[in-house]
Amino acid sequence: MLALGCDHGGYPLMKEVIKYLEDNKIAFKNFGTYSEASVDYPEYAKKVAHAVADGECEKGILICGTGIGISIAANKVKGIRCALCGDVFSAKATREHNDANILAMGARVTGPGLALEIVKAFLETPFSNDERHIRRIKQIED
Ligand SMILES: O=C(CO)[C@H](O)[C@H](O)[C@H](O)COP(=O)(O)O
Repeated sequence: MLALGCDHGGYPLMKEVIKYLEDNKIAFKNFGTYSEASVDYPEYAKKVAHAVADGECEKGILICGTGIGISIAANKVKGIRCALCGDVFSAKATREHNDANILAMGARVTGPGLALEIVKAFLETPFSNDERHIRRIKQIED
């Protein structure tokens, strides 16, 4: 199960992501927001980060205007490795190297075509399980 969250700035892109997930029969739980009315992104980062950290959801996707504020907020939650990605290479690398459990994107930065390629790479790339990456992730946790 995938946890979704966005603010008003991320909402237009989140609609595209939801359509992609539905078309590909990928299960998700949407924590909002549900319109372009102005809201505060930390609230949605917190909901999604806790859903992932507590094991309710396996991974998450967070979207705000730039992806910056919402990723900063998500990374305050213990156990969360939220990666802001604006390209496919980074999305793949953060799964392989960092075992990132939340993808953040910026709807005012990344267009929908590229964003959906980033989502696909993030969801389909497994963690490498390489010893050096496990060691570094452990160092982050410590
Ligand atoms: O946190 C952000 C900046 O890193 C996000 O882009 C927000 O979506 C943005 O700050 C919202 O801005 P607005 O002027 O309130 O629409």
